[in-house]
Amino acid sequence: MTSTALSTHYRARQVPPAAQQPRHAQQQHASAALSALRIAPLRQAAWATPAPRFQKRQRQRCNAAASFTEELVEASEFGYKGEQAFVEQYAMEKRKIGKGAHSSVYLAVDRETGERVAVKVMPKRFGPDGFLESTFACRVRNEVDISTRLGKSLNVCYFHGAYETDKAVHLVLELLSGGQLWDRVMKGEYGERQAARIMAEVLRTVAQCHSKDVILRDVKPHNWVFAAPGDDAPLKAVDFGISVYCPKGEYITQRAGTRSVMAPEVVREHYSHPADVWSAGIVAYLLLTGRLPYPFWEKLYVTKENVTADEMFHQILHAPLDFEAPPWDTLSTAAKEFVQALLDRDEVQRPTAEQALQHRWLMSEREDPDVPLNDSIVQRLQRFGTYGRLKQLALRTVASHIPEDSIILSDLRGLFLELDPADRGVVRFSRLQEELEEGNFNLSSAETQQLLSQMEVTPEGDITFPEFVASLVDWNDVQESSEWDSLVLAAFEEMDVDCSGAISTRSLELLLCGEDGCQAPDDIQAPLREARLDQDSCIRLPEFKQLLSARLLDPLDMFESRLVQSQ
Ligand SMILES: Nc1ncnc2c1ncn2[C@@H]1O[C@H](COP(=O)(O)OP(=O)(O)OP(=O)(O)O)[C@@H](O)[C@H]1O
Repeated sequence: MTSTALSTHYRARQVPPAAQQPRHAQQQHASAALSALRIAPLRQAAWATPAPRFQKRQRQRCNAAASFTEELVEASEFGYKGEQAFVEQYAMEKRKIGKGAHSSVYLAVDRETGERVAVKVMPKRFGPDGFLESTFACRVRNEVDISTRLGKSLNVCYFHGAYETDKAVHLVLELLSGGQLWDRVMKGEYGERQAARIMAEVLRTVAQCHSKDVILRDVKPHNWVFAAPGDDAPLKAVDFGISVYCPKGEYITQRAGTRSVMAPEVVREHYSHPADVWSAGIVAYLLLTGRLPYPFWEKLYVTKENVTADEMFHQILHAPLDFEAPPWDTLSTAAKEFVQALLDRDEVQRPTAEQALQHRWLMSEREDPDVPLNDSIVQRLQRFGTYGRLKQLALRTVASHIPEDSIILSDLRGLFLELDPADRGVVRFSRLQEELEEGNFNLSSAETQQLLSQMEVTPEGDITFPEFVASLVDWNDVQESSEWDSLVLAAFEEMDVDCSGAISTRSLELLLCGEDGCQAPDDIQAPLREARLDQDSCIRLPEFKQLLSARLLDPLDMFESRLVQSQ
């Protein structure tokens, strides 16, 4: 292992030996069970998005879920980059590597870098009026918006970009070659320790989504795919088609998702973030036992009787959950406690995803919250990545106004100097890349590129100190400092390029895309949507302040550190 500047304060995580659990016979039935219980795609899509005439009512309950669709009323395009841009960048291969209800997934190669990627092709669906069907439009837009933001986390499939032709939308994704979590569950490979690792990764994704007020609504083993075939390969979330934006305190009132993992409050059609935690509890139950916790499991797959949707819903609401039958007698008390906590029918008592991550069963899988700066660089880059483009831009501008000798930056200045021993005032991009690839982090080169791609690099290939600060500093510390208000004002004035007293759309275009302007309309619309800002108007100081003051400090242990274990 190369010893590098970032490894100076390396502290190893101790992982106890894996506890092996017996394979359970009922696992064989599980795949069929989940597929059979899945809501028919058309119905699911209809549930996922309100029909236009209901939009107003739904909007009062959960604003943005409806507003995505409204923007696309009477549209036949999403405003993504066009076919030519796609063909110039990627060479599609004929081989289909996946198929879903709404898409086919193909292999492609990035012509510039040679990197292999997955391209999810979703044929456009039009209504009789010739415009995009609203459920389809909402699904695609949700998936693109959420993937753009959360794809910067190592727990989520990286999203390279969206393109469209007249007939289809092409989503370019990180190629995940290890197969669905579901396939491995079926092989019965999961002992308790492995199940705990998987659950920590699933819950991290859920916590990251909830921190952005996104409810996943489809937490199930089919939606997590391994990056590579090995046992320890990272697990990444895919498919955000029915995820929905819902600020805390608001509720969704339409059922959506897959019945077998559906929370009781989803059945009752009044739910919010805790519903995903219940579904994560069902995933944990499946990983540990190979079956679902309801009696309808037996009826459907042992005695092979018909089970109606109403019966399933009744059991989800009322049936005692089985924590007695084997293999529960051989599982640890901590595992049982963990799953029982997640499967609490009272969603107020149920832990949040963030709290569940602190459970003792996941202790050895948890990242140390007090990791030294050097070791937390991968977590910090992910956290900055999930802030969204507009907020990143604003934070970069704020960072450029923090005095270099500010006490808040003392740790970062030390790290910067380690990477810039000649004291040139900049760090070479390649030096940082080397630190991530050859240091104490377990990252593929594609992941390193993904993490670093969000950093702005000078034409000379350098990273300046303000850029370094923007992506790595604890923004909460800056926000709590006495300089915060003046820093925000200075950044606002700098971003008001045309001195109009507000950040106009033209200023934003210049800042986001440069003099040549944006390549596609969505390049500017998406950051505005991300920040929940009006598409047409400019950003005034109070909105700018609000954008910056919204939650800045997700705990670092919500992100994987990827520190390699001690030898
Ligand atoms: N990035 C990827 N790399 C490799 N395979 C992928 C990738 N994304 C998706 N797949 C494969 O393609 C399948 C379909 O993808 P996905 O679930 O995203 O499509 P979908 O049409 O939204 O599905 P559905 O609506 O049925 O859930 C997945 O089950 C997976 O096997």
